[in-house]
Amino acid sequence: MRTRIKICGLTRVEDVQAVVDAGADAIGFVFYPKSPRYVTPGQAAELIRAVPPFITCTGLFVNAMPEEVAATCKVVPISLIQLHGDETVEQSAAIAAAAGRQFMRVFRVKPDTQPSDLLEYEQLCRAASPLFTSLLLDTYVDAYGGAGKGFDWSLIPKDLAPRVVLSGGLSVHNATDAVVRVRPYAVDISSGVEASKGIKDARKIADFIAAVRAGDAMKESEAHHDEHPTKAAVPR
Ligand SMILES: O=C(O)c1ccccc1NCC(=O)[C@H](O)[C@H](O)COP(=O)(O)O
Repeated sequence: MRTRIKICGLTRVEDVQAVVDAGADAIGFVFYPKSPRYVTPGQAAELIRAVPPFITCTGLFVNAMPEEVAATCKVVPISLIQLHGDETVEQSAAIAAAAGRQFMRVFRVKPDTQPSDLLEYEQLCRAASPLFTSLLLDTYVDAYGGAGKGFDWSLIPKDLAPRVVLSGGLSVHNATDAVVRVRPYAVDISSGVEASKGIKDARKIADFIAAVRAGDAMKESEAHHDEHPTKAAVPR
């Protein structure tokens, strides 16, 4: 299964074009005013005009009121919302219902997070709303996200990994390893493909996507080997 790729924090049409040209599956617009990647709903609506079909446009919110998210979704044709703040599971469900959109719920991983915490949280989200799609696992930082900081991937349960979006401090340097070791449904990145905050770098985007694809190729090769192990040499 090909690892899906989301590039987050786009602010310029040339960066949208670079992400589309590089073959990403999703793009993210940050509607959190304190972020250096913040765009207004009007700006995002203009940027989305450069997005062809079959690419998921995601709107990212931090502790926004349901009516604010709903109003943004009326102006910007985003198909998925990402709730990245301190919203409770119930508040997340209410926001998604008000917006009439599916949502990714972010779990911000702390040093003392346990594997069971992730499994239990996913179950809570799934029980709370039919609009829940997946957890996005990011590193707990004061700025809520977009900090370029990673977390310990070994705490991600193997049976959860195929349903999560892995985020937090990814780059061309660790993308292949992340895909092969964690085997997430998708990866998400912001800082690691930037020239500066909010300004993406087309070469870094292309190199990151190539590194993810290299990880996919290694997974395929391992799966093939497992299906067709080389016959052990029979001693003569
Ligand atoms: O990108 C931001 O500025 C941001 C601000 C506040 C909350 C979330 C934010 N980004 C959310 C994302 O989905 C980022 O891609 C994710 O946090 C990973 O960022 P990075 O570690 O820089 O790749």
